[in-house]
Amino acid sequence: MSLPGLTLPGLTLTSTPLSDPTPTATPPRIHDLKEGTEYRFEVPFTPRAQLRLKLTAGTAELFGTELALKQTYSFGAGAKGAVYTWHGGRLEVQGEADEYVAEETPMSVYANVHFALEGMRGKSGGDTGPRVLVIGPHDSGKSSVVRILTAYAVKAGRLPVVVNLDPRQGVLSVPGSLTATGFGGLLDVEEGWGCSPISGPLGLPVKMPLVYHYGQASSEDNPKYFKPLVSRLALAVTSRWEGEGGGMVGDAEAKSSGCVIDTDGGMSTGKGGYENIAHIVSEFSVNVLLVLGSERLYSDMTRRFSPTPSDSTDPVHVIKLPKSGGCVQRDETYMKTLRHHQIRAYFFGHGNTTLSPYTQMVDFASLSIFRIPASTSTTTSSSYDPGADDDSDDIYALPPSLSKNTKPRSRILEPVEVGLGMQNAILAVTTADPGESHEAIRDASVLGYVYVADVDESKKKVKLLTPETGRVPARAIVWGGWPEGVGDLVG
Ligand SMILES: Nc1ncnc2c1ncn2[C@@H]1O[C@H](COP(=O)(O)OP(=O)(O)OP(=O)(O)O)[C@@H](O)[C@H]1O
Repeated sequence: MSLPGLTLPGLTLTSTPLSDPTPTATPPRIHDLKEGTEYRFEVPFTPRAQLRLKLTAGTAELFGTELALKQTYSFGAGAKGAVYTWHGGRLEVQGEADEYVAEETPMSVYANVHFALEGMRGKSGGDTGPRVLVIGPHDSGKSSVVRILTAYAVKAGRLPVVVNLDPRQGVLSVPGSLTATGFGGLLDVEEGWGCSPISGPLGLPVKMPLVYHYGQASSEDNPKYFKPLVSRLALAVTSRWEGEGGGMVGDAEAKSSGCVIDTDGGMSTGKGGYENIAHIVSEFSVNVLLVLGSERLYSDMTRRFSPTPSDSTDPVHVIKLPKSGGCVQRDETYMKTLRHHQIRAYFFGHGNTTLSPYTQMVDFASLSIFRIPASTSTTTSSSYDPGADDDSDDIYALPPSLSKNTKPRSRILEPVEVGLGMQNAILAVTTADPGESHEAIRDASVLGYVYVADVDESKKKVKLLTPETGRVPARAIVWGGWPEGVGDLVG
């Protein structure tokens, strides 16, 4: 199955092997892993830090994806993960890392969940497979469980869709985006979700994510913007499953494989978050709710979704899962560095693949930029008047063409001109025409992202970094304001 998504044409992708920075003089450390144990590692965030792993005997997997025997895998600065073995294996390890072998892991529970989901898929025979929502506090292992369940489903020959509703971490896209991606091939051991067209040619099949731009750190920050995007993603996924718009090969298989939905930790911590959970359950017709790392959340969810006698035949199964002892708390400094890494990788590639982004000077007037306000929750559509906007900020002046004739119908978005406040920002180039309604612009998928490298207010020009040569399409461009201060990508 494939989904529409990042369709930047004619990408200039080149592959240049990087030199190997790991000192090979030090002999490798050998870990003989007993069956049912896992080797956990954290690579420090020091320049050029790299950990190299090689399975020399037995079998092992990283978050559900099997390691090939005698192949060396490299993990860069900041990488955290675990190599689990069902039957025992020998690992050769080189490079600096905080590491240990754990004997207690919840992998057998996660595997049982996979088998239960397979049972539901087996039964579906033309019907929709399980729609699985994974919730839990920050760093409770949600993304890891999503990755494990996806890897196992792919290994079983399924075509699951992974929906990422955690804006803190992009899946095949930059942070701040929400995505849906059909998986049919192996996941990348080193990079996790593999590569999208903008991430360069690797040995693995390219994935085409459907991308929407949210531009906030948490689903809680702007629920009125978040919820419609969830609805758009749900509609896109289900209509593809139904073969609408062309009946693609593999859609029936994708439909019976179902989807796995990842969420941000903020959603699991309170009332507003619970409303978002209820919205996702309703839009995706979720029938399996996996709760990680919180008794309170599990209890609240069981109460909220416990089936009543009048319920339909497809109730929500709420299942509590143990959090892995390997889950690592990641502080804001780490997350910021991770975001920077993901955004750099979007433009410049990662690992052994380098991309060729392009910088160009563009007139302010040629860009139609719309800013997502921090929250749309307090303003009604009828009360919005850009001229009398209490929240308006001087650096976001309206472009003359928009201030005279076009009166936005609501405060879903605010038309803005480029200003110094946009320096180092990530902007989403959408598929929408700038003249369309704000609802249509919000609901439009993303063609690709550009980075604001420099703003020259005196000349009214902006220097943009784009993943591709050619003019920036004359489309509505959305700025969410987050991730903030991405740092200098081109200096
Ligand atoms: N078994 C494990 N061994 C080592 N590291 C692990 C293990 N499980 C998870 N981690 C690491 O712990 C961190 C947190 O895990 P993960 O991203 O899955 O949590 P999350 O609940 O999705 O977090 P968030 O809500 O912040 O997105 C990640 O860096 C992940 O690689």
